[in-house]
Amino acid sequence: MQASLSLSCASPVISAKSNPALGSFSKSSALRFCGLKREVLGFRSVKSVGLGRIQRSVSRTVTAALSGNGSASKGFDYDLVIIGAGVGGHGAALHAVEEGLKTAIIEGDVIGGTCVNRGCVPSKALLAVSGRMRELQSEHHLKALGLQVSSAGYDRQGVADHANNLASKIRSNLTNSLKALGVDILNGVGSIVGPQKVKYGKAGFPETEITAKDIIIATGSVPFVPNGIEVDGKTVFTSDHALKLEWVPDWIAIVGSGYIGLEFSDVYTALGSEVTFVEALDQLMPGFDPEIGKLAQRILINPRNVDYHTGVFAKKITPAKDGRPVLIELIDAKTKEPSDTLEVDAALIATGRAPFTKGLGLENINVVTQRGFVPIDDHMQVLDAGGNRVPHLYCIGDANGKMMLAHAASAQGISVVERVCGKENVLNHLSIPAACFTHPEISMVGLTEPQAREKAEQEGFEVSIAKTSFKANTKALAENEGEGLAKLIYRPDTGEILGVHILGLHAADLIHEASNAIALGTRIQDIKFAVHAHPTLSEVLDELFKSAKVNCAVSHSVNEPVAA
Ligand SMILES: Cc1cc2nc3c(=O)[nH]c(=O)nc-3n(C[C@H](O)[C@H](O)[C@H](O)COP(=O)(O)OP(=O)(O)OC[C@H]3O[C@@H](n4cnc5c(N)ncnc54)[C@H](O)[C@@H]3O)c2cc1C
Ligand SMILES: NC(=O)c1ccc[n+]([C@@H]2O[C@H](COP(=O)([O-])OP(=O)(O)OC[C@H]3O[C@@H](n4cnc5c(N)ncnc54)[C@H](O)[C@@H]3O)[C@@H](O)[C@H]2O)c1
Repeated sequence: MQASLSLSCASPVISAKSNPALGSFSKSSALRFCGLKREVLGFRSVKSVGLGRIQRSVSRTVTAALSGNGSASKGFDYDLVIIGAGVGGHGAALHAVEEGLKTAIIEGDVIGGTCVNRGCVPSKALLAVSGRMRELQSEHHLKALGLQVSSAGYDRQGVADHANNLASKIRSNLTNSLKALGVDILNGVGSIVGPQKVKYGKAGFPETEITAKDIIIATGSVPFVPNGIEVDGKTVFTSDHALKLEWVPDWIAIVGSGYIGLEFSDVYTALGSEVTFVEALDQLMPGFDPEIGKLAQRILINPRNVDYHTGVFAKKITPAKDGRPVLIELIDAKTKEPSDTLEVDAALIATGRAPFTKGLGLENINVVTQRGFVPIDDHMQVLDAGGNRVPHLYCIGDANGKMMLAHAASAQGISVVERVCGKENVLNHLSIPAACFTHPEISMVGLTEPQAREKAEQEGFEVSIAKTSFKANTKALAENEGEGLAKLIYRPDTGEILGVHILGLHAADLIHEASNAIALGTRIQDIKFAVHAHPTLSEVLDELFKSAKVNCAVSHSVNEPVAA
């Protein structure tokens, strides 16, 4: 029990082990003490918080024995009510209880939302399989390592079960962590009745009205399907269906080459499908840094069983029926003239996500959504139709559309709770990393090169670029995975890191050295003196920072002795 407290405090100074006095603290005061000490010790307020919270939730159930859902502020049922128990709502709820707020979370479906049930978690289980399949199928790769494997195969239902079981396990971890902390889980669909007032209930049952000092909307998103596309869930489907892996089509068209399209292309090609991308913009992976996108095309697209049509819209898609294949009618994205017709076995629609904000009662507080997204300010506080802040109302995660990533939703939730508790906190979204879990992976933080150059022109500064290759890295070569690149975009006059983009083995893990540096304001002239273990992939970033040419004086606090 005590060990868990020291884990959540993350400071040796105040670990329960080294401070037996903590044993006599009340549950919530011990956790408040934890928060207080963080500030006393000079930790910055939370700028980016990882989704490790989900993984840590099991240990938190132990920690929870020390905590409790406090009593509400006078005149309210709760200090905080969160609508939606996805990863955003979950992250906010855990932090709120840590801060001593009496907290309730309303969920209309199952705990965990998109990420746990229909997103990050099951997709990463499928990608874990595709990575291994890819490796076992690559004769060239195995031979280079001196390995002999007769043949690689898979059991589709076994792979599907792996994804489903993982989602169930993480869902139950999340649910247990909320219960153990004493968060009130209110089942039903929630909506806003008026200022600081929410109602919830299940269809056919009377609704319950509750009051809360502060309210967070965390209702997430659903797949966006453009007009003209008929989804039958069998031959034309979204990621919601694809994650169940009910079958593996011989030929599948993937409409949209963003995160979902790319990750599923990795899965399907490893399992033997032929993939055809349909992308509206002129190049594949238009959201990535263009140089990384080009390299990704060379590594992830060209050598695989993948072809593509760019600059075209899927205007009409008709599911397979009566022995006829799926029919995809393409039009030129600019001229809108018909350009081609595809006949395939299946189509995955991966054209983005739409906010899930209908029926939330926003009209009761004069809030008008923008394409369904809830308008917010820098503190995730909701703005009304006149652009004014709505007191005590916040929106986090996919529903505000600022950054549709699980860890961003969670970090926004924590940031809001900090504000609600009276602590100044602005989440630096440019420090939030993103990753695409293909093989090899792609990761990024901050600006792309064109974005950085545009900003530089507006603000009048120079931009420099540094690059390192995985080919020069011992660990990557030992793994026979030397294909990859890391790219640093920075200001040579100040050493500020503007963006880092990585394509290569374990890029999703490597990015955090850069994202933490941005979050903490660390400059290149400082981080380049940090020492990395040899031989590790992290030396790719070490080389990257060392190869940058910064023109300002060294201020390497990193090597200064730390006062005892
Ligand atoms: C296939 C796929 C893979 C992904 N992979 C990754 C990844 O690897 N990494 C990553 O960072 N992100 C990934 N994402 C994105 C990530 O899933 C989302 O950014 C994240 O789930 C958003 O969290 P949220 O809490 O805002 O919303 P959600 O997770 O969507 O949760 C919202 C919750 O609110 C509930 N709800 C909605 N309305 C109401 C209401 N009125 N009353 C009560 N409850 C309500 C819903 O039932 C749901 O449980 C992926 C998404 C998809 C689709
Ligand atoms: N690893 C991860 O972090 C991860 C994985 C999956 C999803 N996600 C999140 O889920 C969200 C949705 O992912 P996504 O891949 O669906 O969206 P996306 O926005 O990443 O990509 C959608 C793509 O579809 C194209 N498109 C849109 N309409 C089209 C049409 N009619 N015809 C052809 N092309 C069209 C767009 O140009 C774009 O390239 C993303 O915001 C992402 O942040 C994250």
